[in-house]
Amino acid sequence: MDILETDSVTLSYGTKMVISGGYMKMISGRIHILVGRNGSGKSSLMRVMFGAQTAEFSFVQYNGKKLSRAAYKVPGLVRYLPQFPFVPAPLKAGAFARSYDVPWERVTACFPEFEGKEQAAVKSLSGGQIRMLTTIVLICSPVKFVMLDEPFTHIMPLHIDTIKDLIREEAAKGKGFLITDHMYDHVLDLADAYYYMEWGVTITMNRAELLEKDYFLRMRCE
Ligand SMILES: Nc1ncnc2c1ncn2[C@@H]1O[C@H](COP(=O)(O)OP(=O)(O)OP(=O)(O)O)[C@@H](O)[C@H]1O
Repeated sequence: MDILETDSVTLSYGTKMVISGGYMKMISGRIHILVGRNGSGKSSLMRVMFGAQTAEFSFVQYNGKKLSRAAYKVPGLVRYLPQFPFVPAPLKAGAFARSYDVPWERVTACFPEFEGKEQAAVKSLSGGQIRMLTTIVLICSPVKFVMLDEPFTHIMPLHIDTIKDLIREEAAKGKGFLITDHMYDHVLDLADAYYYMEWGVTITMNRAELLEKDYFLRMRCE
């Protein structure tokens, strides 16, 4: 079993303290969900854990050993799907997949709509296609852990099922996932482990406690 965790995260933007007790533990083969109101600090916590955001204080451990560099710089450790598009527009779709060590055949097997688009520049794809491409590639990338920031928002319902099946398939092979999304039905459907973020603090909960805590989550399940 592999474990990637961060603890004691303190993060401010200017004078605004956003995280004051940030904690997250990801375990291989499990799907962890992180939920909470808009602006509660979920994306910020992911970015700190990934190493893309510097915090006043944080430490990240892999299998009990403190990382001496950003997690994303450790080969084969972790990927992070941000909410915003990040693929350079002139890059070809196939080249983008290969840059994450994902063969194009794997992409088309997951999503046949991409057949024949290996040489297409990313900028020629629609916004929805670019989001599908990046999400599929990051999920399939051969790393230990994958963090997904709103993978279901702005995705067609039919394609959401494709993404969920892929996450389950990769988790069954041993990959650990951390997912945040406001499409609560889908994250709850996938979850093995539950985290709630409020007032800059991460709280570990079981499913019943989470539903009790959050009215909007409860509404989706009743
Ligand atoms: N680069 C930044 N500079 C200044 N403030 C920021 C920055 N990034 C985030 N914030 C603020 O920090 C707070 C937490 O933002 P964050 O995006 O981490 O929350 P979130 O829980 O992921 O929100 P959402 O669910 O809406 O995605 C918000 O008030 C946001 O406006």
